[in-house]
Amino acid sequence: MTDAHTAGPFIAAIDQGTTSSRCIVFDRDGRIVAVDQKEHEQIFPKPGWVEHDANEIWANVQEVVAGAVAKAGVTRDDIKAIGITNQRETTVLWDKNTGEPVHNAIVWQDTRTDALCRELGRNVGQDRFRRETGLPLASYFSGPKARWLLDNVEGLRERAEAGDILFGTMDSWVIWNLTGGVDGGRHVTDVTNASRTLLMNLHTMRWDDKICESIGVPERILPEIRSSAEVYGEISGGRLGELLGGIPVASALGDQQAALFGQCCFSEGETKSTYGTGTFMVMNTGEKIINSYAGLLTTVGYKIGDQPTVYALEGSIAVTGSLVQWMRDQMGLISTAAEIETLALSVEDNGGAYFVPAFSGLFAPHWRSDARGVIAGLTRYVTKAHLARAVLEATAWQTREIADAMVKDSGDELVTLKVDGGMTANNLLMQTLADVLDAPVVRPMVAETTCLGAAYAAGLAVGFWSSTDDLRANWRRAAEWTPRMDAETRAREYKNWLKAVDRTMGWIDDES
Ligand SMILES: Nc1ncnc2c1ncn2[C@@H]1O[C@H](COP(=O)(O)OP(=O)(O)O)[C@@H](O)[C@H]1O
Ligand SMILES: O=P(O)(O)OC[C@H](O)CO
Repeated sequence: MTDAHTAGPFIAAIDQGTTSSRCIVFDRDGRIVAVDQKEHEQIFPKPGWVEHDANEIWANVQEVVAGAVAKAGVTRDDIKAIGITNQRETTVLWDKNTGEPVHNAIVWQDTRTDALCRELGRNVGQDRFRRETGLPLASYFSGPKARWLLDNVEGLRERAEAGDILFGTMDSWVIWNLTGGVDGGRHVTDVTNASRTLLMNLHTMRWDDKICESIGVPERILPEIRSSAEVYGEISGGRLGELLGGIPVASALGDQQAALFGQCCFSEGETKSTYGTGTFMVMNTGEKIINSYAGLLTTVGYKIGDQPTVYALEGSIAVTGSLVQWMRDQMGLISTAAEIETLALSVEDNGGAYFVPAFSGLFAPHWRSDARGVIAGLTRYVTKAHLARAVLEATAWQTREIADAMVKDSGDELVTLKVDGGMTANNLLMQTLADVLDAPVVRPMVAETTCLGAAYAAGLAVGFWSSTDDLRANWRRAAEWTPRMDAETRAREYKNWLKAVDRTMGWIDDES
């Protein structure tokens, strides 16, 4: 509900995430006025495959937008724009005449295109992809997922070549539907989402025709690439058209880039890390495209209207919060995620155990799909409490490996790390993070930085905020952790961690 502190007008933002969709209404100070959220089904048809029903997602998006607006008690005239942020890389193809998806969306965690990526690597070479797109050839990204659909859904390639099929990451799917769907929906994406497809050339910010051809994705199915903050169209048609028709749809950013924006990392070198199911550390590198030699991704940070593109380096970790979920759901060692902290605090240290959660291989900085999880250093002494410590330390050490890679690639020392996401509720983890990074870790008042970033970009596009200086004034520190670990302990523990990482490699061979 609105109160005396939250007089309108407002900006709304949709976060279409991996496990849920939510909508938040923000006021001019970047404060949350109302939230609505709904989970969607995770579909696992085979080991390593992960799918979402794009129709269910669109239905949930409509429901949470209507829900947040109702909770805020506002009308269409109070909302000046709506922005979108989304789980990245997840790929959907749909028929533009009917609006029906041709298959479930293939989710970013899905590994079905591993063999295809290896084949492309042999035929085309890894270097070309890295050089032109900033990304390693991996099943994580959208291009190979689209190719898989075109090869495996009967008759789809012919329909695509006839011009009946549209490709999208979830931003495109949501925007097309929001702006009218089959009745003139806008088929667009923004530069940050496009930079995760393996199909966009990072230097020209356009689809790279040679790369599209090598991956086997016809350019005519791809959306128009636009900036992250501009009016793409207006809400029209359907249930939301009746309720909110005419509101400008004015931003799109991949969720990690939106968090960078919501954390006000507007200057070169500023870095944020988001601790959720996985963890994603992103550093603003300004107008420089930094080629990574240390295993990071080069990606687009954001582009505001016709201002210059801001690039970023990213370290992606596939398994962090999901390891805590695994301890709870598969192992039954805790009954809530928060309990991991209580259990870990019941002992002084990890008892010599190191847990490397390479459940779906290792992402940054290793990019090894042949790695699998390992608990190293086990003796009879180790208890479940030591394992709880090892679980939390796994997140901290994976972050440290990425921070080291960022220093190598950018030449900038990590001065402070801004954090957000569900795991930042864990004080022991945040202290461990400051200890292993040997740098302060800070958390802002508004932890919903992803939605906030999308709201900020939409607000800038329609003149609700005039510049990023206005936004910086909204950033307020809620908590800070400073390093306490001595250098000798840090060095010994890091060495042990790296030995454990080494033992995960090469578990999957070609026969398996
Ligand atoms: N107190 C806690 N300690 C450790 N992990 C936690 C804690 N609370 C939540 N988590 C983990 O954080 C994740 C949820 O964070 P969230 O930011 O909502 O993730 P996402 O946006 O990826 O769905 C879950 O994986 C959960 O296990
Ligand atoms: O939806 P999240 O928060 O799990 O984020 C997923 C990332 O965008 C994947 O690249």
